[in-house]
Amino acid sequence: MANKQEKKPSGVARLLQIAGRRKRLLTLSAVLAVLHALLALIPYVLMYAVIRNMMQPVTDKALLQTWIFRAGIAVAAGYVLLYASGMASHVAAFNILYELRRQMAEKIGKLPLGFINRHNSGALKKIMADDIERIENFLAHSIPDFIKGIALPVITLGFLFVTDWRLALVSCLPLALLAILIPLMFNKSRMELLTAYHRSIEDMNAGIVEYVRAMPVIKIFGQTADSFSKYSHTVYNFREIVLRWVKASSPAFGIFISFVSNATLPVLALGLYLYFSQGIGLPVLFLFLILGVGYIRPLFALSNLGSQISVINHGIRRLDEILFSQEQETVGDDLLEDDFNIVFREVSFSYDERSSVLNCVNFTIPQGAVTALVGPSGSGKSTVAQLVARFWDVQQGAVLIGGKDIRRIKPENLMQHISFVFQDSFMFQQSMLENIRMGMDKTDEEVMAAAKVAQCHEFISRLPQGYHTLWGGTGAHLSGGEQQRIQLARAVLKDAPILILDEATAFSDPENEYQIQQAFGRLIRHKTVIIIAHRLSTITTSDQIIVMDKGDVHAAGTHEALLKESPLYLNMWEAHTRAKHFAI
Ligand SMILES: Nc1ncnc2c1ncn2[C@@H]1O[C@H](COP(=O)(O)OP(=O)(O)OP(=O)(O)O)[C@@H](O)[C@H]1O
Repeated sequence: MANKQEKKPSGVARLLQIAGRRKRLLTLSAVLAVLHALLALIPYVLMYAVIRNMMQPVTDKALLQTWIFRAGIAVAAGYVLLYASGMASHVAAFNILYELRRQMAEKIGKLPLGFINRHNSGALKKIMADDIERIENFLAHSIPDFIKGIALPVITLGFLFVTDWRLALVSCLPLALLAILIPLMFNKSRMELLTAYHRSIEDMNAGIVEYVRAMPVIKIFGQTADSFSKYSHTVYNFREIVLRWVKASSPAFGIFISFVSNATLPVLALGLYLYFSQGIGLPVLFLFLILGVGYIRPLFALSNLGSQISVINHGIRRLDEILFSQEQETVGDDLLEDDFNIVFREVSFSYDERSSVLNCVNFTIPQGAVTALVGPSGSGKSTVAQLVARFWDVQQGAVLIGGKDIRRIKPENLMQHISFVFQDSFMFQQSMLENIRMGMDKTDEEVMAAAKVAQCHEFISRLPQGYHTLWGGTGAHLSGGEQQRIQLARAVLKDAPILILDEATAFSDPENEYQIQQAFGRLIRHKTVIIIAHRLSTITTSDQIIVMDKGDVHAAGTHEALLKESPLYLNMWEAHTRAKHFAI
């Protein structure tokens, strides 16, 4: 039925769904692990037969040799199967991991920026790196271990029951104890504690990352790790939760461990009794003293099954939050190739749908002209610029390019027509060449020509490997102004008809600013340009200046007209010129 809510699988069931066709490899790994368990028992069975044979009045030496040889073969084959099981689970796990990371990266690329804004980069990194890594650990190690942990005891106990059911029953005592203790150890409140434990690890990780990132500020203000409350609080919280967990689980765990350490005693007592009173053979007694206790060890692999599954459930839930998020529409029209007039029609916008950032603003950014956005900090300039590139969708009104609502334009087509030079320079750990090319289909010569226009050529040529020098890490480091010129070179290379420059001279000293202005002059020719600049002297020649204030358009016009008509602009201009003189 169409209206019937389909129940989505969660946790391990969802993990197996994600595994898709790799499920077969995982099944193979499980089957091999069971076969390994079977083979692991064979040497003991053969040794049991050898001892029985040796206790006969006449020993068959040839038969003994054959059994010992077979036991050796079983051990070797067991190791081969163990290796093959591990290989199958690892190949499956790493392929699933690769697929998941690929899907996640692709998905994040299709999500509106608002999504990234709600999740900080640390949290996204944790999901894409750490949570996925835990899935690898679970698939490649835990699943084969759990299967062995069940198969080995089951097969061993089966054999022991066939040999002597009375001793086998006594050998089952640790299992019976486990059956009583497990529900006690993993009841609802313990599971909640376990979830709190995992959450506290996440919080502590985030606290540590923030502490390390904030180190320069912490040092300047003479702070210590204790006074950095987010860090100290998360570490304290982690300690409290671990203590609660240890206090809650140690009695049951202690009982189990002390019983298991003495598990030989009941088997020995009954074995000796049966040996003297019922005449069971010594080989049977030896067999139970070894296997009747030895089967318990693999069971320990199951002891953290609960916590492993809770970790996986948590990770899968977070992955699915991303994988099932609403993507930006990819359908729509293409932009007209000859009309790049931008119109804000009664646009209202808020990042959090509570506090308004733009209040029903109307203005036009004419094609082929330079429009500067100015205004006090927080007045909404960068927001306007980002709305043009549809980093966000407006809540009311519309942003139109060439008369078309940009929500009706294919996002990739919109992006092809816009270059954006950001306040922050995003550099990649790649060569300078690739940092400028940004995957565009351009030749090295075209990249270098763009670098020359953007005034980058000179400083790149001075680097040890020129354009092939890697950025960051052990490679080259560039000043803020140089990085911004790299951004300009990208924009020159892209040659899009709409150009948005957000605080492009933010990092500039006079020399850098001069260089950037030179680059601008060439870059903005014949384009529809939006410039956001705090240094008003850089935009006085703009065709239009829009003065923003508290999310409204306060005034619009040329520099000269605004000096006469807009008291706010006049104030800003006077403050700017005063600051310039002060600087001198
Ligand atoms: N990603 C965001 N999420 C939530 N609020 C935001 C976001 N970006 C900006 N804001 C808020 O929106 C308002 C307008 O910010 P915007 O960056 O557009 O102003 P601006 O005029 O460019 O400021 P500045 O000159 O300081 O860069 C501010 O109150 C700011 O705190």
